[in-house]
Amino acid sequence: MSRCGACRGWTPGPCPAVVPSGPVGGACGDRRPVGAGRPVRVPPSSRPDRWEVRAVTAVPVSPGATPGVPAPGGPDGQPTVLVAGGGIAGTAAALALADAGVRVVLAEARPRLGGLAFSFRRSSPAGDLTADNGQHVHLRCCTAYRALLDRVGGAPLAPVQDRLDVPVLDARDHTLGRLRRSALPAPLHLAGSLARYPHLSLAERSAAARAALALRRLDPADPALDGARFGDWLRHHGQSPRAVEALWDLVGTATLNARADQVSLALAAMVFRTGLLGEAGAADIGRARVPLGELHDVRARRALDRAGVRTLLRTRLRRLRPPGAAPEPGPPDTSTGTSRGTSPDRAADGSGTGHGGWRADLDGPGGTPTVLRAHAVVLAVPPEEAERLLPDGALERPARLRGLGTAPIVNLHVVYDRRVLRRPFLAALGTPVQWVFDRTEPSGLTGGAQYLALSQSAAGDIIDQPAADLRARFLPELARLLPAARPARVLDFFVTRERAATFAPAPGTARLRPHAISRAPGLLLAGAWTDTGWPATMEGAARSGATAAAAALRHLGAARGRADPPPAPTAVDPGRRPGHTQEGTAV
Ligand SMILES: Cc1cc2nc3c(=O)[nH]c(=O)nc-3n(C[C@H](O)[C@H](O)[C@H](O)COP(=O)(O)OP(=O)(O)OC[C@H]3O[C@@H](n4cnc5c(N)ncnc54)[C@H](O)[C@@H]3O)c2cc1C
Repeated sequence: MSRCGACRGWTPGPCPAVVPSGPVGGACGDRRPVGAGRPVRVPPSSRPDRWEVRAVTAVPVSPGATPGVPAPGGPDGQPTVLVAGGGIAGTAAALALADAGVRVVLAEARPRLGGLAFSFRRSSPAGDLTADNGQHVHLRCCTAYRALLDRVGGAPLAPVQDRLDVPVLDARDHTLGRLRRSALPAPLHLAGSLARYPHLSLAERSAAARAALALRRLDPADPALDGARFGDWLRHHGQSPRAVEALWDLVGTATLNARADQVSLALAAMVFRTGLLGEAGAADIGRARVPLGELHDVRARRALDRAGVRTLLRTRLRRLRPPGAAPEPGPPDTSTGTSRGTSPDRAADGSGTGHGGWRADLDGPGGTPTVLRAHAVVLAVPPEEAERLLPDGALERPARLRGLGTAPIVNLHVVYDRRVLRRPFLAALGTPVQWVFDRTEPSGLTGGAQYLALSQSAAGDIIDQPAADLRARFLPELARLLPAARPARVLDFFVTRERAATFAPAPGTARLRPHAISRAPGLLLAGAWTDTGWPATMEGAARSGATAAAAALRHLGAARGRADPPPAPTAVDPGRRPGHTQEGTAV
C-alpha cells in the first residue's frame, strides 16, 4: 500500500483516480471536482429532498427540546458527533444525525466525498469526458441507498428500469437471451424468461428453477450457511458448469464480486432471495445518468451543507481517544465542539460520555493538527483503517477485521469513434468480457463517439496486468462480441483498478463483520463491511450509516437518562440477526 501524494488516499499501486494520458499514470491532483464549471442535467421532475429514515428524525436531541446536554467544548449545549469517512456510509450517517438535530462534523481524508464511488475528469482524444472509477448499479430493493439518493436530490438522476431486463449475449454464436421479469408476482415473474433462456438446455432450465425454489427456502442468517460454499450448494442441487456460468455467476459475480466457489452460501442466498426471488420488482436495475461524483460528492456536499453538517475535506482522523483517557498536551481547538488538548478531561459532564467526551486528533489540509471533542463518533472508514483507529477493547477481536480480505474490480474504458452498442448495457458469455455499459451520456461526451465501460468483477487475474496487455486482450474480445466495433476506430482506452473494491465474500465472513455498536460507549462503526447482512454494496454502506446514526442517537438519548430511547429506523436497520457477532451492548 502506498499513499497518493495528491489525494492522500491509500492505494495498493497507482492511485485509481489517476487521469492517464497513456497507460495508467498521472496524478490525482490533475482532477477537477466533478460538477465544477459543468452544467448539471436536472430533469424538470426533480423532487425536493426527502429522507425516508423518519424514525431517526424523531429523536429529540435538538437544542431546546431537551436542554442541559453539554457538548464537549460546544458553546450552545448541542451534542456533537464526529463522523470520520465521507463515503456513502459516512454521508448517510452524517445526514441522518444532522436531520435529528445533532451537530455533526464530517472529516474526510480525501479532497472529495463519495469514497469508493467517485468520478474524475479526463482529456480524451474524443473530447473531455467524466469517467467513474467503476460502473455502479443498484437494484430497486436497495431501499436505504435510494433513500440516500432521494435525500441528496439525486434519485431522478439514477432512475430504475420499469422492469428487470438484462440482455445476455454469447460471444461464441451471438445468441441473445434476456433475463427479464413479467408482471406476475414472485417467483413466477422470472419463470417465462427462464423457460425461454437460450443459453441453457431444457434440463438445465428446469434444474435451475428447482434450485431457485430451494434457495428461496434458505435462511441467510443461519450461521451454518455462512460456513458453506455457494458453488458446492449449486453442484449439490444439480447445476451444471454451464448453468453456473450462464446464470448463477452471471448475476452473482457482479453483485458479490466473487465466483460461486469463493462465495459464502449465506451471502449468495441473501442476494438471490432479496434480489431475484422475493418481491417481483426487487431486481429492477438502477443506473446513474450522471457521473457518480455528481451524486456522492457534489450533491451530497450540498445536502450536508444545508443540513448544517460541518464537512472537513482533506482531513484525516489520525487518532481517537475515549472519554477518560489521560490528558496530553495538544494543538489548538477547532471551532466546533472542540476543547483544548491541554485542558484536563472533566468527568460528570452529564453527557453520559463522561470525562469530556471523545477526543479526536485530526490532520487537516497541509497536515495541520487539530483536536475535536465529540459525544459520539461514527467510524465510517475502511476496515483496516478502523482497526488502526479503534481504542483498546472497542472490539473483542479487532484483528478479525483483517480476515475480511479484499476483492478487486477492474474497469476497462473504451471510446469508439462511432456507436457500436445500441443497448444501454449487456452481460456477456463465452468471453472474458463480463458486463458492458454505455457511458456516453453520463460522461458528457458528444459528437457521435461512444464510450463503453467494461466492468470486470472478481478481477484478481487482471488487476496487475499492464494497460497495454489488457487492451491487446480485451479489444478483440469486444469486437468479437459487438460486430459493429470491428470497423470502428478506438479513440481512447484507459483502465481503472480498485484492488480493495469490496471485502472478499468468502465462507466464514459473517462472523468477521462487526455490528455498528462497538464495546466502547459512543463509538459506532459504519461501512459496507460492517454486519449489514448485505454484500459490500452501496446499499450495505447506506444501511450501515443509518444504523450507526440510529445507534449514536440512542447513545445520546440514553446518556441523558431518557426512559424511552428512540426506535431504530426499521426501514433500513436490519437489527440483530441470529448467528451474527454482536460486539457491544454499550448503547
Ligand atoms: C469499481 C467498483 C465498482 C463497484 N460497483 C458497485 C455496484 O455496481 N453496486 C454497488 O452497490 N456497489 C458497488 N461497489 C461497492 C461500493 O462502491 C462500496 O461498497 C461503497 O461505496 C462503500 O462505501 P463506504 O462508505 O462503506 O466506504 P468507502 O467508500 O471506502 O468510504 C470510506 C471513506 O473513509 C475515508 N477515510 C479513510 N480513512 C480515513 C481517516 N482516517 N479519516 C477520515 N477519512 C478517512 C476514505 O477516504 C473514504 O472516503 C463498487 C466498488 C468499486 C470500487
